[in-house]
Amino acid sequence: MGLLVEGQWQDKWYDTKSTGGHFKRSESQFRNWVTAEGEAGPTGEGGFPAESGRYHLYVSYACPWAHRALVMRAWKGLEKHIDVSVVHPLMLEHGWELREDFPGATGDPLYGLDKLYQLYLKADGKYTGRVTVPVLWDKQRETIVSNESADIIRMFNSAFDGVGARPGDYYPSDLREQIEAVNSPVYEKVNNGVYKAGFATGQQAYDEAVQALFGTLDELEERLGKSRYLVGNTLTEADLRLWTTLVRFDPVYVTHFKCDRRRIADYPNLSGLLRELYQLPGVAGSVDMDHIRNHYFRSHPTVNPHGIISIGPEQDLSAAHDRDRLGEREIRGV
Ligand SMILES: N[C@@H](CCC(=O)N[C@@H](CS)C(=O)NCC(=O)O)C(=O)O
Repeated sequence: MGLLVEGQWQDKWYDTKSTGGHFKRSESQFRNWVTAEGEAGPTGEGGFPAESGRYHLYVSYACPWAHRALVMRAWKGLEKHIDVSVVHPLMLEHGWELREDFPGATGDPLYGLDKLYQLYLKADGKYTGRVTVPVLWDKQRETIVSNESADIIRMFNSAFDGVGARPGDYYPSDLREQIEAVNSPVYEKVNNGVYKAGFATGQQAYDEAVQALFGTLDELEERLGKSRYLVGNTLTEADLRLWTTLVRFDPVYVTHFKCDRRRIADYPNLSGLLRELYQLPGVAGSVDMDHIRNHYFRSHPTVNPHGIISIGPEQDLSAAHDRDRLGEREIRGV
């Protein structure tokens, strides 16, 4: 774990001293957008037109933010247009590494780099900041388009429609307000909430995070008892953004991050959504529990000093879900 300062790698753990024991995730810095014609997007610069084979995605199978991008890539049928490199599951003193010595880890077929920070330096030799996944890389301009998953899934959702993406709009304009309204607590209290609980270095910081987390899960459970998805019966990015945390919850967060008031298995509706999305085409193949469990249990020595991987729960994500009882699935534009 570390970061780049003016282009130099420094091995440092998250600073929670200056924030009273609270874990704060930093803002992503590369915020350009791939768009249909290369026009500028909501942030950053233009010049990144959608083209088959031009962009490359660096992910970790362990990381919930990278996982969003992988699933949206599958939903939109972008596998043949955007290739993927997968980092090694352990993130230690060199940060994410492009090693091949773990099943599923690909190394770096593009440049043969062995650390992800070297890719950041290729984009900006004086970069200061964290070296995170996912990274959307432009092979033509040899730079990072974006390292913000929330933006990357929106690019995948629509920018490639003219170059052969599968139909389906998971961020339809008339639902955006409702999607944002649910994304916000899901991000703060659930996706990031588990990290705030797990990386807290003070009792109060932990208590606040874990209470907000379970309060929000209780609300989401109730909401999913009334509608099939988070926004009515339409499958949207909001469901995907919640799902990448749900799939890691019982196997990791319950024990490793001390999120142990309830398991997802104790919530019938959240469990149903977890299984339903897992069973959608292309999704199960994006879930690599060995990467997930090895990453968390072995990459956080301050949380789990001996790196012992817990035995884990029995879980059958292929078991029937009962979400059909709430109405038919709607996907916009299909
Ligand atoms: N806002 C970013 C966050 C990505 C993120 O924090 N990824 C984690 C892995 S789950 C990471 O690479 N952390 C490395 C670090 O913080 O040094 C996004 O959603 O893309």
